[in-house]
Amino acid sequence: MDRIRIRGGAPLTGTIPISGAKNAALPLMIASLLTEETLELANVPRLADISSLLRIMSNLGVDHMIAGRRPGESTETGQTIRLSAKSIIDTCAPYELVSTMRASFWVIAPLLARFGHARVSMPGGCAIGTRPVDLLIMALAKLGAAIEIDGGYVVATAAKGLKGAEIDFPKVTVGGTHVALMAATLAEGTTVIRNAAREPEVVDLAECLVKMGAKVQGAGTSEIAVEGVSRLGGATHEVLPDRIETGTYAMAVAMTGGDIMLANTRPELLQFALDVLGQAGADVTPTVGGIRVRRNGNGIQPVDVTTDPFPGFPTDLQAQFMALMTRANGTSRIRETIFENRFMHVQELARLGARIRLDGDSAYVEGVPTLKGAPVMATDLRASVSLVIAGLAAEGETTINRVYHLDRGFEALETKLARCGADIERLRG
Ligand SMILES: CC(=O)N[C@H]1[C@@H](OP(=O)(O)OP(=O)(O)OC[C@H]2O[C@@H](n3ccc(=O)[nH]c3=O)[C@H](O)[C@@H]2O)O[C@H](CO)[C@@H](O)[C@@H]1O
Ligand SMILES: C=C(OP(=O)(O)O)C(=O)O
Repeated sequence: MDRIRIRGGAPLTGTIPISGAKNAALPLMIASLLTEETLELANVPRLADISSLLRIMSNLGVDHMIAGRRPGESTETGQTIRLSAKSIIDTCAPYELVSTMRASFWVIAPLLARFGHARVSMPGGCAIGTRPVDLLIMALAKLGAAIEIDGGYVVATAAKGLKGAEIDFPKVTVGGTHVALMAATLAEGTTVIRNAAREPEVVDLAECLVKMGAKVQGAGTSEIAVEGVSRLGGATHEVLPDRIETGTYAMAVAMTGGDIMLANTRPELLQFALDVLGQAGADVTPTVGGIRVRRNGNGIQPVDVTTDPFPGFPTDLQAQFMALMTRANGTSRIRETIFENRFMHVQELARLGARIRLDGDSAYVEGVPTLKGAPVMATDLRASVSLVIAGLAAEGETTINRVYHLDRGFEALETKLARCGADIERLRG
């Protein structure tokens, strides 16, 4: 199993190209199941989760073609994938494939909407809480699907097609919104989704669906209206920049000091988190086509944060921010309100000398003047990268085991950081 070795202490200086967003690319790829025409997606990141989803889609009968890299083209920028769901051979997504990642469950929506039937295993994904799918099932049932749970599978049927409905989510759910949105595009009549997720990835999906011929209004607000159409066509779409990757590298430079240009990204995708970084002492400046982040050497200030759905502070940046706060000049409180078990990084950060006390949904982080390198274990995607951030600032050597978690969501992580001066390498095997 691969490991990552970091020798901490070097500031980060240079440019980091931000990849396309994993959490946008996944639902966009799934949306290709809604049409028999070709969906071409550009800026798709090269990640384990993308390969896993391609396996699931191939199993359903989706043809895909990955456009070849042109000579001289960077290995860290995304790929273009053409997906054709013209010849679907199966509407079942099996346990062995779906259990590896959460988003794969969402294939249930386009399969049901287009073919009237889907049988999809309950999902997997990061172990950060119980993560039920009751709200996704509720949305499909509202649209007229009959739902049965059979041997760990959700079996959804709508022999006469889906019907537009009013879907009120009792809590904000990104996956629930993606599922309701995709299913509603082919339902008969109008669907209104209330308390919808406002995440940029939902907007990206809606924009692509509109290019495919869907009638969607209000994406990016908490009420989305969809007028169903009888068929959707092909489209070409570029995946939006990864705001979590952007925030992660911004926090890394706030931690190590230095001066970094984050290229191909946009501040409005993570304004809340950037404002918090500003309060912590980083100098964050929007530039043409990116964001410049510097730290002036005056130390890191403690800032209290609470995770919230967009536009609040993202739960997917909570672990990285906690790593930063381990070196702050004082104590900060970090409250996690989205997932009940998303503090797995705490015990690993403690190995590096961090002082963190857990109390219910909150972590109290008492900043220390130095962290010391140690062997640590990645437990989930964002927790793993928080250990990278801590390792970059720790004295001596940090080795991170179970790097496959990182490979799910960070494209060319060690290459991007090494090019900016970090002493980081992947140990294979
Ligand atoms: C692939 C992808 O895009 N994953 C993201 C997505 O996950 P995902 O779509 O799984 O997260 P949700 O927004 O659905 O989850 C939010 C909360 O709702 C709960 N819930 C959700 C569905 C449901 O049927 N019942 C229920 O109770 C969850 O347990 C959680 O407490 O949004 C999360 C919240 O921003 C991010 O951390 C994940 O990175
Ligand atoms: C939690 C995440 O992914 P997933 O929903 O696939 O587990 C994530 O991207 O941080």
